[in-house]
Amino acid sequence: MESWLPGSSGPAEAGPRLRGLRGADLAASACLLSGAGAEAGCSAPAVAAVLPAGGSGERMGVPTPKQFCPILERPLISYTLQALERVSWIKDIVVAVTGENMEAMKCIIQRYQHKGISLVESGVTRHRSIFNGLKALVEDQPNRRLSKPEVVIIHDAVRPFVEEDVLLKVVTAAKEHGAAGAIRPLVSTVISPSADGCLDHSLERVRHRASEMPQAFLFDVIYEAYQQCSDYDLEFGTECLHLALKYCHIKAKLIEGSPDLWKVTYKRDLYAAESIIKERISQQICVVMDTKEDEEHVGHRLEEMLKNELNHVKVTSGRDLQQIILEECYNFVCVNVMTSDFEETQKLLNMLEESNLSILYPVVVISVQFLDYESVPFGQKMENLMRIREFAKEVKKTNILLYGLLVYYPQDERKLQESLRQGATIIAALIKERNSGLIGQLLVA
Ligand SMILES: Nc1ccn([C@@H]2O[C@H](COP(=O)(O)OP(=O)(O)OP(=O)(O)O)[C@@H](O)[C@H]2O)c(=O)n1
Ligand SMILES: O=P(O)(O)OC[C@@H](O)[C@@H](O)[C@@H](O)CO
Repeated sequence: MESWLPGSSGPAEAGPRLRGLRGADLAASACLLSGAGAEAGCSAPAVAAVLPAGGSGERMGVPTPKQFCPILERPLISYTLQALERVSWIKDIVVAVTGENMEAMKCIIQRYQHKGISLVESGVTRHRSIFNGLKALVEDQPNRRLSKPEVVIIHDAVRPFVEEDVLLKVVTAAKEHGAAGAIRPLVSTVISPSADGCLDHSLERVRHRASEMPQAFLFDVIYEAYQQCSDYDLEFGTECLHLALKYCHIKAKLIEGSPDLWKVTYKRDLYAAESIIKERISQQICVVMDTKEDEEHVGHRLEEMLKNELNHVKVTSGRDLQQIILEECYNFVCVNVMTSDFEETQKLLNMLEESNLSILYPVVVISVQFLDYESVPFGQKMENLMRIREFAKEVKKTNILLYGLLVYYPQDERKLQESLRQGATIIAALIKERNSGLIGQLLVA
C-alpha cells in the first residue's frame, strides 16, 4: 500500500498553517490533499465525507430531531456542514436524512449557502444510513456529480466542532492503515453488569478510550465491510471501526482527538454547543467612530476601556470596515458623538447587510450615544433615540442584533471614568449573551 505521510516528499510550497500535527508535516499533507501537491507530482487522494443525519434524537427529548435543533436560530447540522465544507480537500459531502426531512435539509443548504452537499435517504439505523451514503458515492446514477473517493470520512452530523487538523490526521492515517478514528480519554469508568444487575467487573479506565468521530477509511475497505455486514450488525452496531476489523481484518489507527469532538446527544449538549459558539464569535470587537483617529475623542476612551475590561478580546478601530468584515468580526460598537444620533450606525448597518456577514452568525451592533443629561434635557434627546426600536426590528430580519447604549458624559472626570467602565461592562454582556429579546432597547451607563 503506497504510503505518503506528513513530511514525506511533499510539494515544495507549504500548505495552509494548521494546528495539530507538526506544522510543516501538516501543511505538506494539507497541500497534498488540496490538489496543489498533485501539480508537484504527488498523488493527492480524492476524499469525500458521509454524514449520517437520519436519527430521531430520542435522548434529546424534544420533537425536533437534534440535528435540526436551533443554535442561535440556526440548525445544528449547518454548523457541521460549515466545518466540513471549509476544508478545501474534501471534494464531496453526502448527508443521509430521512425522506420526511429531505425538503427541510434542502432549505438549510440553500439558506446558509452550503456548497458541495449531496443528499441521500437515511436508513432505520445509523449503520444503514452510513451504508446508503457510501452507496451514493459508487452507484451509477444519471448525470451524477459524485465519484468514488479513495478515502472516505464518516462523521456524525451532530458533532459540529470538528477542525481541519483532526480530519487531516484521520485521513492521513486511513491512507496508510486502511482505517482510522478519533478517540478521547474516558471520563467515567466502564463496567460490565451481571445478569442480575450487579457489578460483574469493571474495565481499567486508563487502558481504554472512548471512540469518537471523525473516522476515515480507504473507501474499498469500509464499503466491503458494509457489503459483508450481518443484519445484526447493521441493526445494533455502533462502531464503524469494528466493521473494518471484523469483515476486512483492518486494525484502525487510533488518533487522539480534542475535547470538542463530543456528540450532541442530550439537551445539555445543545446548551454547551451554543455556549462554545457564542464564545468563539465574541473574540473580536470593532469600534466604529464618527471622527478621525488622532482626535481626542471620548470614543477612543471607551475603546481603551473595552481593551482593559476584555483583555482576552481583540478590540480594533473600524478604520477599514470592509477588511474587518472580511476578517469575520461579528461585534460592532458604533460611537455617535459628532454626527446626528444614528447616522454612523445606519452607515454601518447598510454595509453589514450588503456583506452577508450575518448569514451564518448573528452580528451584534451596539449604537452608543454620549449625553451629558445634566446640561442637555433628557426628554429632548429621548424621542430621537427611541427610533432605535424600529431600526432594530428591521435589521433583525437579516440576523443583526441592534442594541442602544446611552453613556452618561459628565464634566466630572471621575464620574466619566465610571460611566465608561459601566458602558464597557454592558457592551461585553450584550456581545457575550446575544439575547435577541433585548434588541432595540436603550441601556444606560
Ligand atoms: N437511523 C439513524 C440513526 C442515527 N443517525 C445519525 O447518526 C448520528 C449519531 O447517532 P445518535 O447520536 O444516536 O443520533 P440519534 O439516533 O438521532 O439519537 P437517539 O439515539 O437519542 O435517538 C446522528 O447524526 C444521527 O442523526 C442516522 O443517520 N440514521
Ligand atoms: O451510538 P450512537 O448512535 O449514539 O453514536 C454513534 C457513534 O457516534 C458512536 O458509536 C461513537 O462511539 C463512534 O463510533
